[in-house]
Order: sequence, then C-alpha cells, then structure tokens
Amino acid sequence: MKTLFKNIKELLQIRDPEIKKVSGQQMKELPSIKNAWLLIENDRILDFGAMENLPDIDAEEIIDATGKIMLPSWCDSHTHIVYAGNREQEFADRINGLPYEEIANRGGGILNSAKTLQETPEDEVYQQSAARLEEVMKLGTGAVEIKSGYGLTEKGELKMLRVINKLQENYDIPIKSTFLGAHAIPKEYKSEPPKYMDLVINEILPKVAGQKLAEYIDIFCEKGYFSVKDTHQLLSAAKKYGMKPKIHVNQFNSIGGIKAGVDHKALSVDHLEMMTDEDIEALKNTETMPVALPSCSLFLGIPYTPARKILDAELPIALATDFNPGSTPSGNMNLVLSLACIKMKMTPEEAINAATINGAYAMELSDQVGSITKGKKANLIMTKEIPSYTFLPYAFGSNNIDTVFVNGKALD
Ligand SMILES: N=CN[C@@H](CCC(=O)O)C(=O)O
Ligand SMILES: [Zn+2]
Repeated sequence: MKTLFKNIKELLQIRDPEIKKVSGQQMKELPSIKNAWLLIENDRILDFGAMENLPDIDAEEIIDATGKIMLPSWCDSHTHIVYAGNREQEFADRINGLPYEEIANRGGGILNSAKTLQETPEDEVYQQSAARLEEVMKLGTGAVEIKSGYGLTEKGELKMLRVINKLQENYDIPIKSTFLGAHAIPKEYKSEPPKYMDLVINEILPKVAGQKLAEYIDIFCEKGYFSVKDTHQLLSAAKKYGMKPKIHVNQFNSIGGIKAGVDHKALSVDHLEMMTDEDIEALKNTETMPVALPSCSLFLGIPYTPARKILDAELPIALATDFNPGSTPSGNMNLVLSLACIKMKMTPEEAINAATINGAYAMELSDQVGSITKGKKANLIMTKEIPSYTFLPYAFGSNNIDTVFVNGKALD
C-alpha cells in the first residue's frame, strides 16, 4: 500500500542514513524541503522531494497536506510510563511548602510509588500504563524508552519489566526497556544500603538478563540514593550481560555520576540540571548522549539543564519527558519542546533535532526513526495549518498536531 503526501508546506529533518546524531553547531540546522511530497509504502518512507519535481506516482492513497508541516515523530528516550496510581497528594504537599527531598525522606516519593506498584495486580498496572502510552502516541511520540524502578523488590521489578515487554508486543512503536532496580533504597534496607545493592546486582539483575527483560541498565546516582561507587559496581555487573547504561545523574548534585557513566560507555546520561565544568569536560570526545528533561525542572521548580553551556562545548543534547508520577506527570513532548526553547534558550531547530534524531540515538534507534530518511519507519507527525515550524514551540500548550502516523497508519 502506497500513500503519497502532496503539497506539504515544509518537510522537516531530512537526513542521510549515516547521520546518527547532531552536536553543537550542527544542531542549529534543520534540513528541510519547502512545498514537498513524501511517499510511504506500508510502514516505511519510500521517497520524497520538492513538488516541482514530483514524478508520476501510482499511489493507492493521496493526502493533500496544503498548509501543513510534516516531520518525524518525537523520540522520547527517558520515561517511567509504567507505574501504578498517582502522587497528586505530594503535589499538593509541595505547594504547601514541603520539599521533594523531604517528602522522599518521609517515605513518600519513589517509595510511595513502589508501595502502590507492589500492591497493584500486573494486569491493572498494564492497563494504566497502556492508557498513558496511547496518550503520548496521540501527542506525537513515535518511539519511547520505559524504565522499571517502582518495584524495588525482585517481584515488583520483574512485574514492571514484564509490563514493558507486553507493551512492546501490543504496540506498534519501538519501545526500549531499561532496568532501574537501583532507583531508591527501600525502607527495610535504610540501615544497610549495601545489602540492597547486593540484591539488585546478585539476585534481580541475573533474572532480568536471563529472561531478556531489559536492554539497558539505569541507576539514580545522587546524594541520598546511590553513590558513584554503587554506580561503578552495578554498571560493571550489567556489562557482563551486555546491558548498556542510561543513567540518572546530576539532578540535584554533581557527584561524579557523569564521569562514571562515560567510563562505562553509557549510551546516555540523563537529567543534568547541575553541571560543573568538569562534567562538561568528561562528556567531550565520547559517544554518550546528554539528555535534558525540562518538564521535570518545571514541575519540581529546579534549575533547567544548561543547554547553551553543553551546546557551546560542541556536545549534542537530546530532549525527553521523564514521564513519571512524582517529578513529571506529563509525557507531552510538545511541551518539552516549548520548555527547551523558552527556559533553556534552545532554538526551535536545536530543540527539534534534540527531540527527534538525538532522541533516537539515545535509544539506539537511529537506523529506524528520528529523521525523514528513505527506509526509515513512517512514524510521522502532520501538523495543523501553522505559519512555520517555530510555531510549534511558540504556541505552547496548544495542540498543533493534525494527524500522527505510526508505521504509515493514521492514529484515530
Ligand atoms: N530522579 C529520579 N527518578 C525520577 C523521579 C521519580 C519519582 O519521583 O517518582 C526522575 O527521573 O525524575
Ligand atoms: Zn527519570
């Protein structure tokens, strides 16, 4: 089945197949064709070009995209979409002056979500998570990473990862699975944290790997959570199973997590709200993608990742949502794009690159999604009639998407 899109106002993010990510100055450029056509066959991009050179094409379906912009779907490389219940009470507590750290110290936060997850039947966790996945797909997300980390017991962690696997089976977008057993130290291990690390490394990790439930390993490397030493220990253990690191670092403090991630050839280091010059240096000449999560900064009222400092160092950046019940109860990549421009001073071109091709890189999906490239998946966004692509981050809070295509099919 061939579908031809005609009269596209602008077709964005056209890349050669060998481009896997863009960095620094390169991020200022967003290659495009104005007044374009795009041909897809079944689930793949077949060809594209300028309307003035439109060849004779025999397509079963023709879609007139006059006034509309088309681009690859968002690639959200950091989420915790699988969880149970919500934490709106903590949201109200924070408004009343209780800090996020204090809520966590009182057994709320991640431990609160872990309790709910453990008490919720697997099917119910699946239903709640599937609803969130469908919501973000309609908002234009065409590839996503999902972490465990609200189980914090062998049973709970495996339950979460099975739910992620079931989502992978039942949904058509690429979904990557990450094991985040080292997300917080459960209450019963508070006096002996090394024993929890022992459980994660020697009991849970081998089962996760044995059952092939996750491709990546994650840890919350942060004061009060897990140390740099824990990080080295876990990442070394995971390497034996071929699991690459994608880790939570520098959210509240810079304690050496970035260097640890880079030493273990992390695919990505995520959060990065607190960045020292040494952290920037550690990222230079590496293959590790820095990932910023501006919706988390908005929701918690913490600093935004210093994007300009990172880009000025000629490093790349990817943007992701961090969708989770505690620090970011939103999986809206369109809002992420706006926040990146408004609060992190990224240009619209930089933000779109960060949310597409660089997001794909941070999930090792550059050969499938993240750009308009022949042979890539037809996971696409067609906007409403808008004046320019800058309107997308500019008109924050509005839904400017007309239709989302997954594997070439329009979502209803
Ligand atoms: N920072 C660590 N983990 C999550 C938040 C978890 C929660 O509060 O439930 C994050 O990425 O923001
Ligand atoms: Zn996170």
